[in-house]
Amino acid sequence: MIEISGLRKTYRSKAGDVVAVDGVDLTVGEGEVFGVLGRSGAGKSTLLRCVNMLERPDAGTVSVDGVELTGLRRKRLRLARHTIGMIHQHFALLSSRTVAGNVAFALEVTGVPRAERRTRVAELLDLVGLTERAEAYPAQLSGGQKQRVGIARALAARPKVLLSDEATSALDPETTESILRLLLDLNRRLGLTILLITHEMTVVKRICTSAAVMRDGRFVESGRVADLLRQPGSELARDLFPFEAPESVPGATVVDVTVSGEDADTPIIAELARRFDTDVRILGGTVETLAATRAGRWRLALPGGPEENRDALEYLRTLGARVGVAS
Ligand SMILES: Nc1ncnc2c1ncn2[C@@H]1O[C@H](COP(=O)(O)OP(=O)(O)OP(=O)(O)O)[C@@H](O)[C@H]1O
Repeated sequence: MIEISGLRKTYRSKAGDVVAVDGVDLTVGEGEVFGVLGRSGAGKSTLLRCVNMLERPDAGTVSVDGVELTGLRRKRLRLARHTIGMIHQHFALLSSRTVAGNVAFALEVTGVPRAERRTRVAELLDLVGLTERAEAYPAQLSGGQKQRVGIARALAARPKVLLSDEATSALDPETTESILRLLLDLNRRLGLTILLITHEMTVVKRICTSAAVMRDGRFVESGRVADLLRQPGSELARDLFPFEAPESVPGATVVDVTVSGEDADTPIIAELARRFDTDVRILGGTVETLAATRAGRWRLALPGGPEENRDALEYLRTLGARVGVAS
């Protein structure tokens, strides 16, 4: 649904050039929820804004729903943008218009006739659970309700793709959860493809099927969340499952074990103790239900050195666990 290849964007200013996106390739399949994680300044917003050409890239190509956007002239681009909705961290609502008026505005600019607008606004408000607040003004709404208006407005032209620019960053955890639930519901009910940028791990855990970690304009990791979790040294695995645990134990081999999918339900630690008659100790760990999979990560201490534990470590690998010797 979204195909990005060799994308590059440099901002030029008197203070010097800033390479915000430095050669990004990205494929987001239809119906996928793809999250781009990264610290402030990593280039996430620029990347997202290049997808709907709010920023013109210097190099590379961007296709959405089979249409190559980089080469389009203004009029064709305006039409192509109807397949792409966008929501923002600070909602970007018109304060002088009611909730219904904000949603209607998106239909006005795309030339939808008045009578049709009214029905569509009602449909959209129902979709995001805001029917009761149709006549309220943005100042009378909570943050979560404002974001629901933003989502309804973004979906007005029935886009196939929704871009989300830190949509939950200004919300408290409970409201974040309800907005993420709504996005997941829209993804499933409408088959909406979602590309989101965030610095919040919760967002990735709750709704993303795939993710990328961005740093200095590049993707340093990218793929399906379940696969990334099994990648040795994955930053994403570490950040999704943070835990406090010693990195070494005298006289023991300390291993990090990550499992996902069906393997997450295998009683790995009990099996290990039984088969190898080892007094395995759990130093730390966590099990989580992610959007597309269940996954667990543990740090274990096996008595003896790595050589003595070779068979046990091999056994863990055959169980589908990603095994890394912590130190
Ligand atoms: N309009 C601009 N002019 C000049 N430099 C810019 C402009 N927009 C962004 N930058 C720079 O480009 C780099 C990437 O910024 P970008 O906003 O894309 O990152 P980000 O990961 O989205 O960060 P944040 O979460 O803080 O928005 C930063 O160094 C930023 O200062």
